[in-house]
Amino acid sequence: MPDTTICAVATPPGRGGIGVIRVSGPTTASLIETVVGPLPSARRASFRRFAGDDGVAIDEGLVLWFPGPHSFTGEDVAELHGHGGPVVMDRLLQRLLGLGAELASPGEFSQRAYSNGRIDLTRAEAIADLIEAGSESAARAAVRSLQGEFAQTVERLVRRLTDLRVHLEAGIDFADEPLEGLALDGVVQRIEAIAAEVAETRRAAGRGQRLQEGLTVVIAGRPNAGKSSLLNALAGRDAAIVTALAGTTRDVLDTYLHIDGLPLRVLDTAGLRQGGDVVEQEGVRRARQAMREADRILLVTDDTAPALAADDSEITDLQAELPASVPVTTVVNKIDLSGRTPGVANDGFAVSALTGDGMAALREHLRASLGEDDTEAVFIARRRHLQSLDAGAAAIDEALEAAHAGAGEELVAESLGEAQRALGEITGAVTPEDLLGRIFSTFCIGK
Ligand SMILES: Nc1nc2c(c(=O)[nH]1)N(C=O)[C@@H](CNc1ccc(C(=O)N[C@@H](CCC(=O)O)C(=O)O)cc1)CN2
Ligand SMILES: Nc1nc2c(ncn2[C@@H]2O[C@H](COP(=O)(O)OP(=O)(O)OP(=O)(O)O)[C@@H](O)[C@H]2O)c(=O)[nH]1
Ligand SMILES: [Mg+2]
Repeated sequence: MPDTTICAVATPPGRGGIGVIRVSGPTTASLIETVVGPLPSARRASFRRFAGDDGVAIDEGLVLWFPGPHSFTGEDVAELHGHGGPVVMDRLLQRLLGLGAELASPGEFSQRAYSNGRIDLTRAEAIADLIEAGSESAARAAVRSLQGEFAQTVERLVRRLTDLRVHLEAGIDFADEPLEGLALDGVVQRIEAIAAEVAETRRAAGRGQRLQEGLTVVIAGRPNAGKSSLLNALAGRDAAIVTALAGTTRDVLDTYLHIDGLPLRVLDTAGLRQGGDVVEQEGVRRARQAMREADRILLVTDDTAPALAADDSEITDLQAELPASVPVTTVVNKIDLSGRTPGVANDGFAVSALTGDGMAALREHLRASLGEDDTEAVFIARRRHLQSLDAGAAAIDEALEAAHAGAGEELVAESLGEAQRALGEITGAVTPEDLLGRIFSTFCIGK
């Protein structure tokens, strides 16, 4: 346990009704007594004078005292709730520093909570993610992780892997005493079930990570369909160059915008066609690349364009261009010219990027399809979680291959152990003693 006492202003900088200073560490009690007088009762708000070193009040306010281990960090913690002005907060902080406290580094309270076993890594990260959340969906997902849903899912997977290893390693260590139920096909089924759950967790975590970082929408379609005009209509400003010439956009243009608080990264791309000069062909290659990495594609068609001859070598087959794994919303554009009614139609969303007709319905559709659907199953997640889940899945695949190939239990168990370590990194929990303990508790060694 660290022997320093840390302090920091916990409320944002600037002026506010109330400003909170947090203190944590072994000398908290004596610091607080010096500033506010006799220790207040635990976990109850008390109104006190906050005295400076000259005995003159710096402020008056509420003090909270949380004796360890029943505190956020597990250490002795106190909070001073004063008036939220920068000068008052700074004077209170200086007072505590003068009494020997140290300025907390970023995340140090949460880090101490983690090292004292108060929260696991996913919860510590969820605190930061909740504070950073840029949309209601991201905030909802972060709270679910904060309440331990992600950690519990991962812990359940680690437990199942451990059980299976116990089963297999018992076969190794006690080889002269053959056990029932070690038939490898039973093992294969159990590995397959775990693999399916890892894949499901990976999907939920992947969605959560995209919610946090902002989803990517790619605007694609034929040249001149009005893709750049659609981007400008969504962004509400002239982000992209629009001209009457087909082949205007060549680079991929990256724009960040919000739809009802949902953060989106919208990419405008070059019109898909064969031919054109080298620059345009490179643009088309980049457009295809962007489409593969999208969370959703907005496929823009021109409602005034005549049906295209299928054998026109300039024209690529749009449907065949679409990556199968990415959902597509078709946007029928230029309805101010074709005279079609704006809004939802059989073949997509009918809009005019020029007049804005139908855009409200399209925005609502984007918000609904990217934000609020299946959020029940979403955990806020970070790249490192996804990497661990991928590493876990790869090791489980290896175990499965080894089991299928009739390899020894040892090899299968080794891959499962690797998967367990990879997943254990997510919560920061796995220790080899854990596994040993379980082996010895399920099998009597003297038998
Ligand atoms: N004023 C204040 N508000 C806050 C926090 C804080 O530290 N201070 N939090 C900081 O992130 C969050 C709440 N999280 C917290 C989690 C645990 C404990 C805590 O003291 N737990 C003890 C005692 C529980 C009890 O009183 O029964 C425990 O679990 O043993 C406090 C805050 C959000 N709001
Ligand atoms: N009347 C009308 N014209 C539109 C609409 N949307 C786009 N246009 C026009 O269509 C032409 C092409 O628009 P862009 O937005 O540059 O089309 P694009 O799909 O980005 O074209 P490329 O970048 O060349 O692939 C421009 O002259 C626009 O003013 C619309 O809704 N109605
Ligand atoms: Mg364009």
